[in-house]
Amino acid sequence: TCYDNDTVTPFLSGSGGVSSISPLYDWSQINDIIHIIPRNKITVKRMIGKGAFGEVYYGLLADVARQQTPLPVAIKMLPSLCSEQSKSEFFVEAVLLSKLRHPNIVKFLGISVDENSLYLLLELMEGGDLKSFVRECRINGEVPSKVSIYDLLNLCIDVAKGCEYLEQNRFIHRDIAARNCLLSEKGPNRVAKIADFGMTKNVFRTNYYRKNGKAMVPVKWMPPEAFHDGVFTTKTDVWGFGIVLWEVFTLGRIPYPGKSNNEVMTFVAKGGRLDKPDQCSQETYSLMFECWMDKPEDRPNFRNITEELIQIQKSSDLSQETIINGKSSRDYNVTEI
Ligand SMILES: C[C@@H](Oc1cc(-c2cccc(S(C)(=O)=O)c2)cnc1N)c1cc(F)ccc1N1NC=CN1
Repeated sequence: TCYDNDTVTPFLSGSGGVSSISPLYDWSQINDIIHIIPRNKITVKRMIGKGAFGEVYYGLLADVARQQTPLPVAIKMLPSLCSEQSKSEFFVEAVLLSKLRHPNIVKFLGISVDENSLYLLLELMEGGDLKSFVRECRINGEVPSKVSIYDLLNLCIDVAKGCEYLEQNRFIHRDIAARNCLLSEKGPNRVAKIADFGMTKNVFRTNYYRKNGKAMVPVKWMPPEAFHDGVFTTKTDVWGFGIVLWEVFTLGRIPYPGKSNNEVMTFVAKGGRLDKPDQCSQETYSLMFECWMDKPEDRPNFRNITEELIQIQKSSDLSQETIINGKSSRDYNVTEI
């Protein structure tokens, strides 16, 4: 993640990998930048999930703003036996997150450090991740789709606004994908937010993309100039956002079905692109297609994208329901959308 100069500034080495100068702070200043939370205020409840970087738990944070009821939180845990690099990345992520304040960016609450583990506390997004949510919306027999086209566009507008904020503040996320977006709730008042910057940076810095590697790397969300030359700009995130649009309108399909990462690189480099999802309008498809223009400068910026999505949403009235495999949720004679 590239960010402004007063934080650590990674630079791209020739190989396309990123080697960054080690943070020049003496970490004792960290308290001014990041809220340090006493460990005894935190109650860990249950594991939410595991990632390459560590584990994530659901927990409770006591005494927030003199509230009686504790605040539900998500806790990213780093075991202390991890490498110095992981520790440094943990703090770099915390410094970065502490600078971001936007309704469509997951709130960072602070860190908690003790002799055997590092905690990074985030607001708990009870709707889980966006990819799982849209997959759950598929009409699978008895359970009809519970979202309308209008709702899907709302989710995309939320993510676009979060990306617009990053663009304005010269942050590059580098891993905009439906799996990295979260929902405040599953209900109709759901708000989508961008999250998990650390994973991007952590994984990216450990040579995120390995051309001949075996590890699963999300080539499918990257533009040619990123997977070929390791060049990342805000237009990298625009490409990734186009893929998020496709993921949302296919209700969570994996991009380029059946193609390996290497096949996708060849296919995309030759101008191949994803097809229009069945239930997405021509104008929504034109927008995602523009996000995949070969030349980064030909792609729209996030301000254009947000405005365009809001225009499209105005014309898609509430009645338009999600149609999967030619069946409308109306076929199940339900009125809910
Ligand atoms: C770090 C973690 O953050 C969170 C996850 C969930 C969350 C994610 C999934 C399910 C549930 S839930 C509804 O079962 O509480 C809550 C809720 N709030 C978070 N702040 C996260 C951020 C992302 F952007 C994407 C995935 C995850 N993780 N990490 C481990 C699992 N997901």
